Amino acid sequence: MSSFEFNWSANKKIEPAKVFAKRKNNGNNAKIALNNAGNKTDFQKPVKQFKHKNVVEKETPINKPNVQSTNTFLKRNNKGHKKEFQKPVEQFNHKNVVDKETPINKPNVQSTNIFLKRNNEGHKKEFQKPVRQFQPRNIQDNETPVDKPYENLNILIKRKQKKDKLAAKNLANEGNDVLLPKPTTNNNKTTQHSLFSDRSKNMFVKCPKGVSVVEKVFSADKKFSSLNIHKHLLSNLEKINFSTLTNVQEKSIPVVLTGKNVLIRSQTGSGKTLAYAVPIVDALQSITPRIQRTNGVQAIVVVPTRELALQTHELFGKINTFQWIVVGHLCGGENRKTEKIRLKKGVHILVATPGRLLDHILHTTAFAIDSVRCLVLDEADRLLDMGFKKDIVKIVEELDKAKVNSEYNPLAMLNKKTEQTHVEEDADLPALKNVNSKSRQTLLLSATLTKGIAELADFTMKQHIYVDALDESSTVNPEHMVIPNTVKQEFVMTYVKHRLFTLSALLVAKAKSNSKVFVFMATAQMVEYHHELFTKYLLKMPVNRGKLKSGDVVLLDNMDEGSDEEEVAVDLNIFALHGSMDQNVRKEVFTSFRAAKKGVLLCTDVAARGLDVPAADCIVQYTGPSSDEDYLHRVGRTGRAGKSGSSIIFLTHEEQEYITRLQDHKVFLSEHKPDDFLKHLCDLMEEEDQEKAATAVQRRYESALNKDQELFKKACFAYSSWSRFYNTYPTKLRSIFDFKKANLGHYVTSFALRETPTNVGKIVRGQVVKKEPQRLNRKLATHDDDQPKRPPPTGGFKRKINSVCLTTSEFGSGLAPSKKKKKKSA
Ligand SMILES: Nc1ncnc2c1ncn2[C@@H]1O[C@H](COP(=O)(O)OP(=O)(O)OP(=O)(O)O)[C@@H](O)[C@H]1O
Repeated sequence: MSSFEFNWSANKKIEPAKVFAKRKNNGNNAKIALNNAGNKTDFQKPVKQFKHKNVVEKETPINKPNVQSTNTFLKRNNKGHKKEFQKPVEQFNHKNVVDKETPINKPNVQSTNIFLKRNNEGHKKEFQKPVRQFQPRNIQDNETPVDKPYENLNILIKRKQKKDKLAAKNLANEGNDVLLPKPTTNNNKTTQHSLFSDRSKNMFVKCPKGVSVVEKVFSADKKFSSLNIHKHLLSNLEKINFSTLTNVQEKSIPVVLTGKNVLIRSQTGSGKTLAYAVPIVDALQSITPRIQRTNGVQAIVVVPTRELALQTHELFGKINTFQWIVVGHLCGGENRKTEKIRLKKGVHILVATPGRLLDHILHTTAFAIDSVRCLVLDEADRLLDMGFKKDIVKIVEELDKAKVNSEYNPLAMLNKKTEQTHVEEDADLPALKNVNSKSRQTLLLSATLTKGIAELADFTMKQHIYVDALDESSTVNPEHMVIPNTVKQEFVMTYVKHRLFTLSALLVAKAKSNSKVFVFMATAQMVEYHHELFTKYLLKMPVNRGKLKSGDVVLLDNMDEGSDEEEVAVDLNIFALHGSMDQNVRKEVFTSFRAAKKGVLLCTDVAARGLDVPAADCIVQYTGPSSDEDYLHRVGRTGRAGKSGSSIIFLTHEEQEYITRLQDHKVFLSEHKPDDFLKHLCDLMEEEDQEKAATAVQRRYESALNKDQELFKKACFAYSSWSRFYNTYPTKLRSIFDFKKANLGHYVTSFALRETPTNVGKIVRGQVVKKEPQRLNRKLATHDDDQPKRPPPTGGFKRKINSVCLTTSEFGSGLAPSKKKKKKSA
C-alpha cells in the first residue's frame, strides 16, 4: 500500500470511489441542471462551509476547467492516474479540520494548508485553504460566517431618522411646508425608564455576617443611691429620671470621686456626661465654706461643638440644685463681650469649645485659670481631629503655667494665707474638693480608643486609671468599633443617578412613620441646597399631579405659572444644621429639632458628636463618613441609653467595599432595598408605577432648577463642594470613596442638574458657559423639545467659592481671622 493510499483512508475515511458514486447519483453535492447553452450537465453545488465573507454563490460545472471550483481537486487514484476528487466536506468543518492535504505532485510531502486547483485559466495551481475563516467558536457545522446585516440595524435606522429630521428641518428653514417629526410616545417610554436602565448592571452585594462587639448599657440594677453623693443631688437625679446607673457610670463615678485622673471609654449614648458631671457637682457642693464666685473657675469641660457645649451646660444646669454653684459656657459665635462679663462675675463650672476657650485664656485678663482643679476633655477623639490637638495642648500648658505662677505669687499667697492652713489639714482630699489644692484632676472621655487618645492621655495626665465599659470578659481591641446593639445598621445600594429620589422617598417614608431623622451630608452647601429643594419641591406638590401626564410621564414642569396650585403633600419639618450658619440660627435650629416630635435634620458632621436628641430613631448617611470613627459617631445619634434605632448608609456600587471595611471593625450591615422606599413615591406622585413616580420626582426637581436661578446656583455650589470633598477624601478611605471611579455625570444628575460637570465648575468659578446647557443624560430629558431652554448665564455667577465656609471649624473661636495684632483686653 502506498503512503498516499494509507494517508487517505486512515485520515479521511472517505473512499474516492464512494465520492464518485455519490456525485453520479446526484448525492449531497452534485446535481444535474441545464447549463448556459441549454444542455443538461453535471453541476457542483456550492458547499456552504466554504462560504465566508466574499464567497459568491455561483454554481460551477465540474468539467469546465476555466471556471472556479471550490470543492474539487486533482489527485492520483489507486491506479496512479490523475483524477478529479471530491473534497470530503468534513475537512472544512472547523471542528474536525485536519490541516493535512497532500499536493498531487508531491505525494510524500505533507502540506497543512495548500491544495491544487485549477485557476481561471484552467491550469492547476497551488491554492491556500482558507481554514482560519472557519474559526469562530460557536459556528455550527452548517453555518456560514457571513456578515450579520441586521446587527447594526438599529443604529442605521437611527442614523437614517436623524438624517431625515435634519433634511426636513432644512427644508422647513427654506420655507417649505414640512411636518417635523414629533417625539413619539414610545420615545417617552424609553426615556422615562432610562433612569433605571442601569438596573442591568450586575450587582451582587454580599452582606457580611458575624458577631459584633456588644457593650451593655445598663449592666445591673445599681442605683445612684449606692453612690456616696449628696442627698439633694440624688433626689434631683431621681426627679429627672436618672435612678439606675449605666454601666459606664457605675464603673467610673466612684473612681472619679477619688480625684484620680481617668480615661473613660464607652459606646455612644451610654451616659458618659453624667459620669463626670455628677462627681464635679458633688465635689463642689462639699467644699466648706461654700465656694464663692470670687473663687474663680473650678472645673473646665472642653467639648468639640457649640451644640454640645449648650447641651452639656443644660445638663449641668438640670442636675445642679446648689444655687451657689455657677455654671457657664463659652462657645464660638457667641458675643465675646457678654462672655467676658460672665467670666468677670465668676463661674465655677465652665463648659467651652476649645477655640473660644483658648481665646479667652489668652486675651481676657479677668479670666483667671489658676483655680482650675478639674479639666474634662469630652469627646476627646473628636477634639483631636482637624489639628485641634494644638489647641488642647496650648490650653493644658496655660493651665499648668497658671498653677506654677500662682504658687510663686506672694500677693496671692498672702490673700490665701488662712486657707493654706486649711490645706494642710485636708491634704488627703481629692483636688476638686479642696479649693487650695495645687494638683489638677484630668478626665478624658471617648467612644473610641485610638492611638491619638493614648497620646493625649499621656500628655495631659501623668498617671491615670483606664475605665472601659465593656465586660471584663471581653477583650478590648482598639480596632473593634462598639456600636449600641439596639441600632439596626443597614446600607442602601443605589445607582448614583437614583440617589436624590431615593433619599426623597426615604424622607417620605419616615414622615409617614413619624420618625426623627438625622441626614448626614458632606458639606454645608449640600445641606443648604437639599434643605431648600426638599422644602420647596418635595413637601409641596402640584394639586393635580396625578392628572398631569403626557405619555407615561408625569409632567410637573409644563404647568403654567398661574395654574400650579400646590398643596402640602408630605407632613414633615425639615431642619438644616451646619458649621457656616449664624450662631443664633444654629442654636434655634438645634433647640427646635430637639423639641420636635418628628422631623428631619439635614446636617454636616457638626451634629455627629455628642448631640443627644433622645427621640431620634433613624440616622441616614447620604454621603460616606470621612473616617470610621465618624461612622460610629453618626450612628451613635440614635439608640441612646438603650433605646432602639436604625441607621442607613447610602453607598454606590463603586463604594460597596466600605461594607467589608466595616466588617473588619466588627460592624455588620444588612441590605435595605431601595424599592422599599421608592414605593412611597407612588402615593406621593399619584402614580402606580414606581419607576415612573421616581422619574417624575427627579424631573420635578430638574425643572424647578430650570425656573429657579437661585436654587440652580445653590445646586451648582453644592455639587462643586461635594466634588471637592470627594476628591480630597482622607487617605485611609480614598480607595473606597474614590473620585477617579466616580461617574461625575451621574453625580451631577443626583443634584438635579442638567449641566455637565465641567459647566457646573465654570458656573461656580463665575465663568461664562458659552455652550447651550448640555443635557447630561439625554435619556432623562423627555421634554427637551417642548420646554424653553435655560438661557446661558450671562456674565456667570460672580460669587467665588468661599473656602473659609468649607473649612469653618466647630473648634474655632468663631471669629474671623484678623491680621491685626490682638491687644489684651481687660
Ligand atoms: N443613668 C441613666 N439612666 C437613664 N438615662 C441616662 C442615664 N445616664 C444618661 N442617660 C441618658 O442617656 C443619653 C446619653 O447620654 P450622654 O449624652 O451622656 O451619652 P454619651 O455616652 O456622652 O454619648 P456620646 O458618646 O454620643 O456623647 C442621654 O439622653 C441621657 O439623658
